[in-house]
Amino acid sequence: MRAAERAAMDAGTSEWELMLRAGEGAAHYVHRVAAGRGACVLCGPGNNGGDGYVIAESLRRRGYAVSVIAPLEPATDTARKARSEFRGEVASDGSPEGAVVVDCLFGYGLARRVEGKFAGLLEELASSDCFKIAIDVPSGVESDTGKALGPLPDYDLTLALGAWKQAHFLMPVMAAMGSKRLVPLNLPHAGRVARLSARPRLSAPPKDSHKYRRGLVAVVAGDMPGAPLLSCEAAMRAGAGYVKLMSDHSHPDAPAELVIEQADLSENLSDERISSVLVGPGLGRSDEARGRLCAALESGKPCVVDADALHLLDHDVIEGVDTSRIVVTPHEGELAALCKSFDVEADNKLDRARKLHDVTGMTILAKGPDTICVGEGSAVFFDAGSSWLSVAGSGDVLAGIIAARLAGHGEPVRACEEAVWLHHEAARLSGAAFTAGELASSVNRALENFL
Ligand SMILES: NC(=O)C1=CN([C@@H]2O[C@H](COP(=O)(O)OP(=O)(O)OC[C@H]3O[C@@H](n4cnc5c(N)ncnc54)[C@H](OP(=O)(O)O)[C@@H]3O)[C@@H](O)[C@H]2O)[C@@H](O)CC1
Ligand SMILES: Nc1ncnc2c1ncn2[C@@H]1O[C@H](COP(=O)(O)OP(=O)(O)O)[C@@H](O)[C@H]1O
Ligand SMILES: [K+]
Repeated sequence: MRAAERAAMDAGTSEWELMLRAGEGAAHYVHRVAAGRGACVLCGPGNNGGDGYVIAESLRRRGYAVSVIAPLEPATDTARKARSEFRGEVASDGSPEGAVVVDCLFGYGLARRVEGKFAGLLEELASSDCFKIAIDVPSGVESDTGKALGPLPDYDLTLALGAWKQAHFLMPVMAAMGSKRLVPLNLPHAGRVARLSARPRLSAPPKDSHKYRRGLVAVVAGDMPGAPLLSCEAAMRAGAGYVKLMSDHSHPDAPAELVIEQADLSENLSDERISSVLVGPGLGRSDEARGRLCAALESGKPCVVDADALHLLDHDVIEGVDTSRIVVTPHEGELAALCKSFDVEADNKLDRARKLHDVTGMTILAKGPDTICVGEGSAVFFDAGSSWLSVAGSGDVLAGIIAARLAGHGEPVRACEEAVWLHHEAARLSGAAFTAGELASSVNRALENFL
């Protein structure tokens, strides 16, 4: 963001002009929700506070009764200019009052814990029943990591300025932001470290398609039969032409269309027509399970590694394997286990996923309410999915969808993005308190909505 702003300024746009765009753009939203009711703006000492004075002046000109509370005087030239342009009263103390409160205490410049008067204001805001708007990011939050550095009220609306910051898609703050809107600043593109996943457009099989061209997914089963069956069901409904379960057990509950192959796993996986392999759900963690994981990886096919298999992965297991074809799908606990196995240390989810990708070359889909994908190219964030996805087996469904998408085109990051969207859409269609089986059986209806 700083680089983008610098590039805009090098190209002749002043910081003041950028602040005016930001403040006026945000004021437009504030006006729409305040609709003439009283507003209070909390201003910090930096340029986030500067935005606040611009918003306050814009509302004042529209005829609002605006109060401004600023515990400290502005500390930057541009914020001082914004302060001097505001024609209303500024108080250094007081409580946030009014139907709408606009929080401009800190933006991406927050560098340490919020304390004293600032923390007091955020606490008062948290307990107030006003409509709460955060400008750029909620003020008690580190904008690159989403880490809380101070009180975090539940906002009704967060207005990101110029571009999304990473915190907009990371827990815990993501859940406290209310609706999110982007105020455009028309900044020049200045490199990109992360992006928000765009809704994918999927297509029906071409006219001359056949089952193998749509993709043959091999799901490697282990000791527990239920989980891989969920993955198979999801893979069939996510567009794969053919799904085979590689298992040494009998599966009386398996659907008729699922082909089960027993005996030599390595030999079965050497079938050239197999276009992706999924290993992990229900695999177990025994030596035998480890052997099955190695067979899956040694097949050289694009591979999705999930669940139990994530506890078996280490440097030895991936030695000599083309890791650019592997997708791992850890939840928080599995991510911690992977980091331990690969000697990765980082104090937040995004950095853990990034470092794990750097060390191993694998594509990392770090799951949870704030799912992140790190693979080739920039990190990818997603809008939140239904919280009903927090049900046992939901990850098995996701893994099956990824395997199906991977079988279709072989691109790990693209497969993860498509799968997360399908998973979220299947959850939306399934309503409340669905089972993982119901989720899996909604995947084809979800797919239809992306055609
Ligand atoms: N640049 C641009 O072109 C544009 C930027 N824009 C806006 O600027 C925002 C970024 O502004 P910013 O960089 O001035 O930082 P900001 O978030 O206001 O805070 C820094 C100030 O807070 C202070 N401070 C920090 N932590 C503290 C603590 N715990 N407790 C107390 N104080 C603390 C810190 O003091 P210091 O650390 O220097 O002692 C400094 O004074 C951005 O989010 C967007 O809203 C838009 O207008 C578009 C154009
Ligand atoms: N609160 C939540 N909001 C949105 N998605 C969630 C939430 N909790 C879990 N999920 C999603 O549900 C899935 C759960 O996967 P996982 O933890 O592996 O479950 P399981 O091992 O039981 O299948 C993941 O895709 C995760 O992103
Ligand atoms: K803020």
